[in-house]
Amino acid sequence: MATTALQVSAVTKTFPGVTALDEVALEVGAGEVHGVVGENGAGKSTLMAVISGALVPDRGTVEVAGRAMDGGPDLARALGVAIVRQEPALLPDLTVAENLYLKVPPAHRPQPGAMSRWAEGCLREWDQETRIRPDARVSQLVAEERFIVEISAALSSRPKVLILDEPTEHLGERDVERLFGKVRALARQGCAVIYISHRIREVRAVAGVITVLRDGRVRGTYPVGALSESDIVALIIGRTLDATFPAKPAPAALQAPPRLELADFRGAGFQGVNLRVGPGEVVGLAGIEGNGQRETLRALAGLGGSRGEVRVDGTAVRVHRPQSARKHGFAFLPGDRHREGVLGELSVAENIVFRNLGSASRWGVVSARRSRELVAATLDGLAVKAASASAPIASLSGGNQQKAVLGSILATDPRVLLIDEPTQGVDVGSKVEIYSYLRRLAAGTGTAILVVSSDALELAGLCDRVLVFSRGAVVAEVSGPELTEETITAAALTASTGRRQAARGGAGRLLSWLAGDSAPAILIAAAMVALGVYVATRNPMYLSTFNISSLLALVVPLMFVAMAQTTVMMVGAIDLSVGPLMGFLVVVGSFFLTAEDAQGRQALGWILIVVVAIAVSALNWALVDALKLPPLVATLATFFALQSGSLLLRPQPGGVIDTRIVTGLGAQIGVVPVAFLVAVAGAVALQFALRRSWAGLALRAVGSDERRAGLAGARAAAVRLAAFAGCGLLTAAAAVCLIAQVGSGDPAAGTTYTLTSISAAAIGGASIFGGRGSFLGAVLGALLVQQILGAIPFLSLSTAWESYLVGALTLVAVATFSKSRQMSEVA
Ligand SMILES: Nc1ncnc2c1ncn2[C@@H]1O[C@H](COP(=O)(O)OP(=O)(O)OP(=O)(O)O)[C@@H](O)[C@H]1O
Repeated sequence: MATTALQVSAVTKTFPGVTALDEVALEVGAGEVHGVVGENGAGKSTLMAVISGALVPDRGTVEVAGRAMDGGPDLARALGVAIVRQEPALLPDLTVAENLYLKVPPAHRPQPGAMSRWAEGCLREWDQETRIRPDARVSQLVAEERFIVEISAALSSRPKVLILDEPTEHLGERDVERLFGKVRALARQGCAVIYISHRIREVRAVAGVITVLRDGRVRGTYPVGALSESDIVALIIGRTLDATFPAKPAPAALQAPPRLELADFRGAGFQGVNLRVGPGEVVGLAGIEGNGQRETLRALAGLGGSRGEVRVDGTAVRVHRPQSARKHGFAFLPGDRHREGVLGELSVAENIVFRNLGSASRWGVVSARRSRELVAATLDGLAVKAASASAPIASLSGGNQQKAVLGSILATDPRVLLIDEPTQGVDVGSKVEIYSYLRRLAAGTGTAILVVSSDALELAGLCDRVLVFSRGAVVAEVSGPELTEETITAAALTASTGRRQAARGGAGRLLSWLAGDSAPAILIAAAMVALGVYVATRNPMYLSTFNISSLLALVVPLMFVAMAQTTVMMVGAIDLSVGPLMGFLVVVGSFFLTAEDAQGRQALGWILIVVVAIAVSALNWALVDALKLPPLVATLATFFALQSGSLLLRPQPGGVIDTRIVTGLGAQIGVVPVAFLVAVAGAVALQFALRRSWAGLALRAVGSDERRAGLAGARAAAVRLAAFAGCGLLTAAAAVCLIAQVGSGDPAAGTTYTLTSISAAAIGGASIFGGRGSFLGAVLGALLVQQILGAIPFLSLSTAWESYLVGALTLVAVATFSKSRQMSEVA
């Protein structure tokens, strides 16, 4: 054997109620492709998590190139371990380029400025004609593209040990071939590859050795050449299988009036689909990925708009929304299990009951007995392996999650069943059970079944007929003896010259632009010009030098505090205490910055302002990170504490600030206040750091998905501490500018800034869910808010309009950006 690249010795890992790995040993040589196979829940992904440092074993050791792996994911990455997970660990709010950058080890990262070109190179190394853009946001990618990004990241890491955990479940045939080519090339260069898949043919094609896991234990390691496909199946499930696919009914049995009819059915990505599916018939929709088959299925499920005629049992129905599709008897199993299938926070039982509220309820109330029976029947029906029905569904192995979701959908007793990738991640034994279950359902209840699958063998074995799509239209129909894997693949390949770009109309492009990072700034600028022109036509004094100069001076504290708020919003928090902190700092300053105070005392005042701001931020962080309080609650407590503190120190405004300080801070160049220029320069610098530095990336990564950011090397608690500290410092800057404006220790000076800072940050594009934001957007948002406040007197409106207009604008901004993001993600 070649030199050992990876040595796993006696590894044991338990979860509550489950021994996932039991004394597992595995040795992989440099240059070896080692298949790991086993039933769902056998422990494969857990073993890979241990090898890649994401999980610490209870006992046992892992050595990479002779070095003990005891330092978590960072050490694993540094030792050359790269992993492609069952669900790519990408950060949805970051771009493809930023994700690739974060995922490769620091030694292989380019200069941040060259990130986009480097990422383009990585993607082109995978496919010269790739359509994945480095600047696309990951949340806008379909599952197949997310896998390609994850695989490209692993390949670009120049790994010494490469782990591929079911990498091909979402890949088309060409990409599978491409992957195999890369794996073989890497192995030739001495990389050890672990390949996990339930597609035994693939494992046989690419691996030289296989290890079989069952119930967390190694059942044996064998040279692949010595085993046939059925030998491997027998080793995995502990018995032989007579047949993979159930018998199909004779065509005569399918002559009944159609259950589902489509006439000129069309929508984004498909057109002119005419189809009749009889009761109990199973029809496959095939084609190279992106040719309209999946879009047709999803449109029938009410996802994405559609037109044309849809009839169920002869009655015309509309399926414009998921709810209406469900009402007419359609049930849909989504292909993207992680995003659309499992409700990850809920238990296995809740996932099942939620989809079947009707049958689990009595008189509108969920019945415990009915729920129990429903859950038991669903789990038994597909032999789902779970520690208990009340376990979170996310703790199940991938294949068991798939079976639980499929079971919950089958329990809805549908008239038309729409299934996207019925057996993704499911082991060989369970596949056979699912196929026969579907056939029994079709024969027993007459359910019409439409199936999309990237596995042509599955379509050929399971379906009565298969329609082949190309460029959004049905170009061939295969049935009877002609229905084989080869004919489906040949029909798809000869009809399509390539994959179709998912059709995006004008509305799709607009949504995608609105969801991008530049939209807020451009929309705000447009709104400011429009408002300026409108007010100026009503009152020419609005454009006077004096007015412009005072607007620019007044807005500076809001600009700084909006940037402060953006910093914490980026990590998924909101800081309610910024306003009272500004007021408190003004009060503190008023004891040290008066004309009577000596210079030394004034210097102490400035230092105190910074120290207090940092101390308050550290307190907020400790409440959030150490005491695990939600940020809103933690900062609300600080809000009241600071406000009381200000009132205790200065029950009445007092302490007149030294005029030299007021004049110094109010200095102008022409009509423009110097403080304004400093704020703009600060925003530009911070924006640059946000986009071009590791710190900026880490900030957005932690806000986007803390766990995945951790896998990429970011320490969430430290990043949040930095965010709160940054927020404190920027709030201190805002307070300093405010001191110059109010000129005395007014305890109520800052209170209004809490809400206006949130408005300005949100208008500037910061997401209340974290992961996104822009410092330039925040200062522009602040300018727009201040412009509105300043315009009210010129329009002779009452001050109540301040609240109406800023409130409405915030609502419109948040709704536009979040809705467009949501919709462009689904598109
Ligand atoms: N975080 C967790 N909490 C509780 N149980 C877990 C957790 N992760 C895994 N398990 C359990 O450990 C066992 C092994 O799971 P694992 O995901 O390793 O299986 P697998 O072989 O990868 O299966 P599949 O082929 O379905 O992906 C399963 O019973 C699973 O429910």
